[in-house]
Amino acid sequence: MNKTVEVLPDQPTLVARALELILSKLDTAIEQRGRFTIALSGGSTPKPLYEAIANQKLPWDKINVFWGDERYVPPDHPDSNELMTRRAWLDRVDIPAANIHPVPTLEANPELAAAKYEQHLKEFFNSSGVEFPALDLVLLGMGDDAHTASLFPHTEALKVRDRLVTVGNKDGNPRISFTYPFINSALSVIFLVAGANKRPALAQVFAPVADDFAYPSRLIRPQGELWWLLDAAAGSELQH
Ligand SMILES: O=C1O[C@H](COP(=O)(O)O)[C@@H](O)[C@H](O)[C@H]1O
Repeated sequence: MNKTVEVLPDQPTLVARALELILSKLDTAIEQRGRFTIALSGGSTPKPLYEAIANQKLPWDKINVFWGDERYVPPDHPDSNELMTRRAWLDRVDIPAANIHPVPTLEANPELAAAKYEQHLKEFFNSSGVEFPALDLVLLGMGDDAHTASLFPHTEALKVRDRLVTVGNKDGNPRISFTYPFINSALSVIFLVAGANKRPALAQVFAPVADDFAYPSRLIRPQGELWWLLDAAAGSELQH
């Protein structure tokens, strides 16, 4: 794992740096493999980044978009990560519908939805099932409890190591989430973290010793590159 931590002065600079990195990963992936696969995060932090991506002229037909986690709500629900992304980015560009891979959330139950998304990922990546497929880039956020994707502290989802996708648990509400081993198979992972409320969690995530189950973002140790992009409010006092 190759880890880089950058503390940027403010949120616009954070977004500009994330955009720069994503465009560079995109260029390399398309040059080397003819396509770019990215998994997105939800929450509030990435919205301006998605708006900035929408303003780029990109080879949209070579870009495939997945979600690292999703709330178990219909796709037109205000809490849907897919809805936020469509409004900020995907509805504003000429990306083929077949290149958008939303998490199914209208299944009979969340377990079925997780299994269906996993099957879709395996088929897309033509994966034998022995090795986990590698996305070019997984974009992650981190909550002030150190959760990432929908991998919440002290939940069963943190024990799942043999699946690509599982069911997360946010205060009793199901969510669909990539597992941490699947995230870790990515070529690059970028965390985007902003705001002073994230400071205590970040201190634990970066501590040399702490409980991974209490601070799930610690479990993210990808085979490829790991980038932590922090704004000053979140990261200025961080020891790294
Ligand atoms: O619940 C979620 O929160 C995290 C962090 O979100 P933020 O609002 O603090 O940026 C996000 O990474 C995750 O995708 C989302 O479902």
